[in-house]
Amino acid sequence: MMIAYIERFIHENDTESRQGDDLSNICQSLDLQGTIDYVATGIAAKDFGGLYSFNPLAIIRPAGADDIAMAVKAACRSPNLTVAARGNGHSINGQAMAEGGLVIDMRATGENHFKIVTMNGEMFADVSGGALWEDVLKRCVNLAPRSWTDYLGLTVGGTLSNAGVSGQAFRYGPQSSNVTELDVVTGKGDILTCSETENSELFFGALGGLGQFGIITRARVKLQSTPDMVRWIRVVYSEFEDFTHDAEWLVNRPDGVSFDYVEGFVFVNSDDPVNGWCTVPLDPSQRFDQTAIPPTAGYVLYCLEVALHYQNSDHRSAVDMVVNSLLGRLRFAKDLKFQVDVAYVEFLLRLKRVEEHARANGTWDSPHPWLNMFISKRDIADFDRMVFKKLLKEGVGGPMLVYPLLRSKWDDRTSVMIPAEGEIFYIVALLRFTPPYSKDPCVEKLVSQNQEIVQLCMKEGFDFKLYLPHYKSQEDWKRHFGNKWLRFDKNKANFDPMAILAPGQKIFKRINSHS
Ligand SMILES: Cc1cc2nc3c(=O)[nH]c(=O)nc-3n(C[C@H](O)[C@H](O)[C@H](O)COP(=O)(O)OP(=O)(O)OC[C@H]3O[C@@H](n4cnc5c(N)ncnc54)[C@H](O)[C@@H]3O)c2cc1C
Repeated sequence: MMIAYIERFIHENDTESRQGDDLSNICQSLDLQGTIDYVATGIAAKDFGGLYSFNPLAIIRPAGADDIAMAVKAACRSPNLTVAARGNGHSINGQAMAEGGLVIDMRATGENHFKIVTMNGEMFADVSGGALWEDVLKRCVNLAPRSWTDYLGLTVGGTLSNAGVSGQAFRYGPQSSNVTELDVVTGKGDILTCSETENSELFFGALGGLGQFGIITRARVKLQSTPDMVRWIRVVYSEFEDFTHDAEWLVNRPDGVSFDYVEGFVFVNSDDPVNGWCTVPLDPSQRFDQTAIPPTAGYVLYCLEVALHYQNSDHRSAVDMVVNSLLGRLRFAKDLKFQVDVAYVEFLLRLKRVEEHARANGTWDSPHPWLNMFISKRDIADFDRMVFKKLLKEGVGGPMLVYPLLRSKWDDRTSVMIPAEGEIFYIVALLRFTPPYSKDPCVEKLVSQNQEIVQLCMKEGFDFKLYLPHYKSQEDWKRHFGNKWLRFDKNKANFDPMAILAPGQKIFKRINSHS
């Protein structure tokens, strides 16, 4: 089967025939412990975004770093093969694809490496770059990473290559601030261990590095002991100013005197079943009392979502006291408060239920033109006025997250880009779910609405960065990285000089070695 496939390349003219010979030799020289699949490659031509589709030449399911290094070295010997690590394919814009190249299915390595490590009294887990965060949670019994994503069906290497953000990031920083050591296969096929003190350019480059400098095969993740339970609370605001005031007050309070999780979202002030009031209650028994909405409310309302960790042994009244003393300082609409007590693991896996529901109604598999941004505190009120209150006043068909983060918890030495100014910036995530089999050219409209929002931010001179960025020209990428571009470019020259890796990010063009 493999030979038959390769023979398809050996035809027509000399150039193609020579390339076909090259590919044939290269692929046959791979002596993998894992497997290579030239046939069922369709899965790697898809991602969660559903907006792009590029077929690879083959999918490699590696047994470990040696297989990955072998594949990268083979690509280096070829005239133009590229290599993309694929985590769980939860990118939006084809970032984990490699057209005509080799896709490394990192999930095949998900079980590798798992080990709890104690160093200087601190606990860490060594985990595979291909492990899902939900599997890391299951395996770290009584211990858990400190910083999460909202949804845990994402891989360790995939989120570390971006940042990894959720409601704990105000306290611990993104996931990229919560690892101390990585094993990486570079674009030259070298397998290197890196940390703050060893191969530090590679370590900081790879964190938020969009897969450009190497494939993360192992990460050492900081752990904490787990609480048993979580008090999970949502409160509603009619005024953006009150919402941001309270969210910022909470994220600025020291550890021990605030909630353990702070997020927020915008929703539509209507009975719309996808975007409106009913998206706020935490339990089917709770009802959103619309008569409690302040009369000054406009088209959209704001929900602050917080959570407090506690142990089963904690007295209920002590938990109530902490919660009430914090909530007592907030300015939310008094009768619009929802709360539930859930097990910590259930809280972390809360989006599993959303996934099940979306799979059942078909919106999980339909396109997701999502937009994620970081916007400086300086501009967030203007963004609210121009975007949430106007352009998006009818919602996006899914959550519109907005909550504050603290710059001091982000390590400027990593490749992650955040706004230029101030200690506080906001994450804004427009998580659009489109109806299945829609004949409406709705996806294009939503993509162009995203572009309109980005253009507006540029025109207004907002201090912002795209999170999970997607650009098509190197000029745009240079603008994105700003004064970090020179370092990014230098790292590329050092660690992936032929631009083999993560071609789907469209930052660097593969250097064609035979031309
Ligand atoms: C339902 C859903 C919920 C999400 N929730 C959050 C959230 O709460 N917070 C948040 O921060 N993000 C969130 N994301 C975004 C998520 O962080 C990105 O999609 C990220 O890319 C991880 O997905 P993945 O593991 O599937 O990686 P992929 O999409 O497969 O890969 C992403 C990029 O990283 C590269 N890559 C993959 N693995 C490696 C590796 N081991 N080493 C080096 N490079 C690698 C790929 O080549 C690609 O360029 C969410 C996405 C979805 C679809």
